[in-house]
Amino acid sequence: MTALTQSPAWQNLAALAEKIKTQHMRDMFAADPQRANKYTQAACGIELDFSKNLITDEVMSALQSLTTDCQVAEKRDAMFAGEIINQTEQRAVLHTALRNFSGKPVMVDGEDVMPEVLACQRKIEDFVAKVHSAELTGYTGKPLKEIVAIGIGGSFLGPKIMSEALKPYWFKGVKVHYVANVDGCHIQDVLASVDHEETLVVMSSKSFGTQETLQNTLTAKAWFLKAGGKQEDIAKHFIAVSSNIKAATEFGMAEDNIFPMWDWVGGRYSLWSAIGLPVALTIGYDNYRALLQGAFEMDEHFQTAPAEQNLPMILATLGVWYINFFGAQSHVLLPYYHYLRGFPAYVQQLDMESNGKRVSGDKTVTDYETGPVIWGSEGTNGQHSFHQLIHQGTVLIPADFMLPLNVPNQDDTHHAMLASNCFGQTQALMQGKTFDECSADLASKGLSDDELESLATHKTMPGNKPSNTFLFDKLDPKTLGSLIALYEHKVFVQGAIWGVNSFDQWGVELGKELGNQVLDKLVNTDAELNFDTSTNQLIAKFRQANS
Ligand SMILES: O=P(O)(O)OC[C@H]1O[C@](O)(CO)[C@@H](O)[C@@H]1O
Repeated sequence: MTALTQSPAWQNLAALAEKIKTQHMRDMFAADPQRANKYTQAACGIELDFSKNLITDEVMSALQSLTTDCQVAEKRDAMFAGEIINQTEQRAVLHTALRNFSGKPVMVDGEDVMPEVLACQRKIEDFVAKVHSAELTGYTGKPLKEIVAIGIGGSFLGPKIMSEALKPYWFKGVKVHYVANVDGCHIQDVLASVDHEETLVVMSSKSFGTQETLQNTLTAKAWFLKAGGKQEDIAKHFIAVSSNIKAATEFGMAEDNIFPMWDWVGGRYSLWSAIGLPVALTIGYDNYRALLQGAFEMDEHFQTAPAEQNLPMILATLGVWYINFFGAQSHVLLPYYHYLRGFPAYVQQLDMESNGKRVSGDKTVTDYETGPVIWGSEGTNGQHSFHQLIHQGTVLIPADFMLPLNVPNQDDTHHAMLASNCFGQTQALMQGKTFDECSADLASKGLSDDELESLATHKTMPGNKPSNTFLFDKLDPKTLGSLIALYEHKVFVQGAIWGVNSFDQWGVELGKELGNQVLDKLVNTDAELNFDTSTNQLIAKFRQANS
């Protein structure tokens, strides 16, 4: 056994889990009229009702003891202080510096990084103002109305969902198109829909070495030149966000049009850096700043709120509760807000790339589960498909429901229906429907005893399924910033409890390496095939189809 699973806090939680498995949330609500109030906490415009969880005060306090034993607060402070917490890559982890409005320095290797961060923010502000006012134009003098943002992973998912979620705040006259996949269909579709004279390509790649992003940018460049642009016009239409300035200038970007990134910002945490430039172009700099401000406020909350009120700590420990003591293997995110539909895909990378790990500390292989599968989609669509399994299937899937109470320009009837579905789902998951309730329903419809028993068995729903409900007054830029930072910190706390390095991604790197070796064999069709027989066979079939 590892030190974690042997620890008194862990053992205590294991015993509490066995005890609580014999109880039902319905009874917990009936026994305590204050339950909803007691298990609701709010911060930064986000209210979290976590009362529909399999918890008691004893459980919550045991979960807090686990965070104390795992030194979560100390690890958090080390992150904010710029210590090298990403041990396998020997890097500090300081996306929080990118939204640091405290006026205090943030030191990395003895140097304050804030002057550089603020200079980059001023550069973004200036650039956005110039594009929006048409002071910067394309090579024929037309305003730059179409932004084609090329990036993948963290250089794509975060900015994309920020732009999507903030549709009510879009700057009129500019449209952003995000492209990630190396599948040529996507970039071709986007390029076919825009006028090259009005297009600004923002190439976002921290490394400037990611295959998909490089290839899509090359395709866009070829398209631009074919459409009439000249090599010397490239600088007006192509800019980059990268920490690899040398590679970006070699590609043809003007040095002035390269926005910096730093080693101490991980890809999936980079949306707060200039990787967010397409977002600033979509919503304007003031709204973009409000996003950063919202994240900063969540950082402050995470660092200062007591554990029992600390939203990231609460969310993270509830996750650990179900993963490690109830065998939950996935967690579903259900935004009841169309513009937030991309949020599950964003959290998927954040959580699964961060905590999809199996080694704790130096080199101990864990004997406990770590990061869950994250999935989900917008409500109410999922209700007519996968919710069935959450209600009556045999696996436990904790759920996060989220709903803005006000939506700009929303039809009241639609919004009330949306909210009623959201609340009704959490209620149904919690209370279920007993065999007796189902029987009574069926008896009132005149079914015989035999028919009734069989059908009532099928219709019985155990309930006792955990969910969190997030409410926001409205999903404005500041609240969105806080929401994203909340999930970042949740992932951090879970990683700290499990003792994994949440900031590397060696599995992803292996995929890139092997993909490149295979590409070599696809392109050099005479090259000997020396992989396993299955891979060799697949490559041979591709070669044959494309010969
Ligand atoms: O910004 P880059 O260097 O192109 O990397 C893109 C993405 O690739 C990854 O390294 C993994 O594929 C992510 O962490 C990152 O967000």
